[in-house]
Amino acid sequence: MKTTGGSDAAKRRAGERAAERAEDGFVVGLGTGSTTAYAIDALGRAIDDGLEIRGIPTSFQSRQTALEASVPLTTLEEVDGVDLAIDGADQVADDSTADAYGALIKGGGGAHTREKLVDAAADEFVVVADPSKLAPTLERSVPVEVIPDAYSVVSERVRELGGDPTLRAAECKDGPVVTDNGNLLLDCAFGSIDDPEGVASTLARVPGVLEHGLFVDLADITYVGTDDGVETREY
Ligand SMILES: O=C(CO)[C@H](O)[C@H](O)COP(=O)(O)O
Repeated sequence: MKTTGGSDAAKRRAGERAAERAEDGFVVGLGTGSTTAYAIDALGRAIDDGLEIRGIPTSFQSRQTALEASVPLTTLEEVDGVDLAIDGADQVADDSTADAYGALIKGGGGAHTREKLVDAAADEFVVVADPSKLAPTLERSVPVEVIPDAYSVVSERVRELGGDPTLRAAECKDGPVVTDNGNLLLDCAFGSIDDPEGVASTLARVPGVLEHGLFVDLADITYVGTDDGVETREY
């Protein structure tokens, strides 16, 4: 279930704006995806110009991007805290009058478990997005990482909860996508999610679920790159 379109210029603007929030000495969580990759590249250029930071990657892919950009890396266990996390999203709830304003669906790249760990640990979590990610109400399928033995049981539980689970299939191998953590992914369609907090806590209680892609009350800022600038949402 790789994520939606959106112009590269818009993604680049959002990523570069987020990278500007990094300061000397910061530990920076490095999210996953094409928009965050622009932020990691920008951090690499800032490091070339003298910025001193360390990054914590959230996936094999973001680690590769960071290595290519020469961003020094560390791990959660080696640091006292995370100052800033920059990460993309598959959908951002954008109705400022709703309780769910700023809630996210993530995991289109299958990395939401480590992303949530790092994003939640950060003093400031900045989302980078393009306008195609904004929606009044979250409605995309929610990625759910499950241990392999659990996929059929969790699928049944998701159906009981009114969802429609699909085991994510690999594109370049026979069989399912296997995550960086060795697990499987269920993309669970719930239709329009009016109460992301409720769905999130219900999914979190299902045995066999490692982590789901609803990020509620975690984001501090979203930078939305457009074709001629960057819009800011603060929560
Ligand atoms: O959640 C994610 C990966 O698990 C990504 O952040 C999300 O899929 C957005 O990716 P992109 O910036 O390529 O649209």
